[in-house]
This record gives sequence, C-alpha cells and structure tokens, in this order.
Amino acid sequence: MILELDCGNSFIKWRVIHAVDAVIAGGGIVDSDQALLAEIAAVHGLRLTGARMVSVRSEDETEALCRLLGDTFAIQVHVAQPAKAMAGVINGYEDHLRLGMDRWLAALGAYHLAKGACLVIDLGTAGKADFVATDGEHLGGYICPGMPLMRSQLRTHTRRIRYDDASAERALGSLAPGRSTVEAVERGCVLMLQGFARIQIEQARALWGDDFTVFLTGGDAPLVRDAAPQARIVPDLVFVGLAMACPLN
Ligand SMILES: Nc1ncnc2c1ncn2[C@@H]1O[C@H](COP(=O)(O)OP(=O)(O)O)[C@@H](O)[C@H]1O
Ligand SMILES: CC(C)(COP(=O)(O)O)[C@@H](O)C(=O)NCCC(=O)O
Ligand SMILES: [K+]
Repeated sequence: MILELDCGNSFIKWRVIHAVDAVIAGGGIVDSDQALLAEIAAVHGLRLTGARMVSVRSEDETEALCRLLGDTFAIQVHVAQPAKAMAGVINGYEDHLRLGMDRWLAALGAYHLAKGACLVIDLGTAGKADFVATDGEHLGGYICPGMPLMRSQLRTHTRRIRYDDASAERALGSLAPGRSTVEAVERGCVLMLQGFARIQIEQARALWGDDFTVFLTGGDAPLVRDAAPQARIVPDLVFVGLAMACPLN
C-alpha cells in the first residue's frame, strides 16, 4: 500500500492506495498532524510500503511531517520536487522553483488526462488558475484569495462582520442577494470565485477556441460548479500529478 499526501495551507488531504491496482483503501482531509496519524492508523489492514507527498508548507514543516510519518509507519516519504519540464509539460515560470508544487502537479495531471490544451482551476486556501497549451507549454497562471482568506479578511478588518460556521453553511443554500450579514458575505465571496473561474474560461477560449479542457479541483470546487458547467471536477487531480512526479514501485 502507498500513502499519498497533499499538504495545503489549511488542510492535509491523504489517501492510501493499493500498490498494484491503485484501488483506494482509505483517505480523508485533516487539519493536524495528530489527526492525520490517527486516521491513517485506522485504515483496515494497513500495510504501507512507501509514501509520496506534495507540500506547499515550509521546508521545516514538511521535513518534520516526513520524519513523523517515517517514524510512525516505518516508511520513506518521497517529496515531489520542482522540475523545468516533466511528462510533456514545460514549466512556464521565469524561475521554475517558485511555482507552487500543488499547481505544478495539477498541471501535469491535467495535461495527462486532457492530452491537449487545458485550464486548471484549483480552489483551496488560495484560488489558482493555470494554463497549459496543446504542446505542453505551461503559460503561467493566476493566484487570488480563496474562500477561507476572503472570509477571514472581512471578519478581521471590519468591526461588524461576525458570524459562526453553521450560519455560513446555511447561507450558501442560495446565491440570491443576502438579507443578512452572513448571507451577504458568504454569497459575495462565492460570486468572486465564480467570476474568477468565468474569466479564466473566457481567457482559455480566446487562446484556444473550443479546443480545451477545464479542470476544477480543490476543496471549494463545488462552489463554482454552476459557473463552469463544462468543467471536469477532479478532486484528486493533484494526486494524479503526484503519482507521475513520484513513481514508486
Ligand atoms: N471535508 C472538508 N474539510 C475541510 N474543508 C473542506 C472539506 N470539504 C470541502 N472543504 C472546503 O475546502 C477548502 C479547503 O480546500 P483545500 O483545497 O483543502 O485547501 P488547501 O489545499 O489550501 O489546504 C475549505 O475552505 C473548505 O471550504
Ligand atoms: C498559491 C499557493 C499558496 C496555493 O496554496 P493552497 O491554496 O493550495 O494552500 C501555493 O501554490 C504556493 O505557495 N505557491 C507558491 C507561489 C506561486 O505559485 O507563485
Ligand atoms: K492545495
């Protein structure tokens, strides 16, 4: 069994797959190292032979987590490293080391699945869009605040925007003009994300006509589904790229 980890700024997504056929034995999303260890240990019949990880966290945090996992499960954790080119995709950053590894792996995964021009929209702590042309050239992309950041900026930089998580969830039952603070903020932020997604798709169309694939991923992908009806929602897109960048036998 292989352990796969995607360490974002807010959450760690993990899953355990069988080495032979990649059938998923378990997985989840956690907000702490301790919760991660507990959840992995609870996988039925766990027998890990290796692990691969992508992380956008600091080197220190990433190393510490690798050590913790290595000591707990007696495995070596392979961490995906930046590359100028891989699997037919050419990194479009002036300095390829600076491109977020989650973006790079999602782009690799998307190009592999689309076998042609593609746009990746990844909505997590930050919102990201990346463009890969038909010939595999990564054209670059965009970063904007995601739902958690927009929300917390409004809460921390205003005096009168205060509400709890339960009412936030209820507010998203509709996107009609809000009649309470929570509705106005939550729906306003979702519309920001939808606008971001729409503009990226417009830009892809200007570049490639109708000949491209849109991928939607990240924890908040469902919030923009209606604004991007043509998009393929692929929650594990980063894991697709991770397996390509860190093959384990
Ligand atoms: N089960 C879940 N647990 C936590 N957040 C979730 C879950 N499902 C969806 N989300 C949403 O996903 C967002 C985080 O997305 P994610 O892609 O995991 O971010 P990051 O990679 O930056 O940590 C949160 O803002 C939350 O709204
Ligand atoms: C843009 C990001 C912060 C997104 O992080 P996430 O929302 O996945 O937690 C991450 O991809 C990152 O740290 N990138 C480095 C900067 C760049 O890509 O230009
Ligand atoms: K991420």
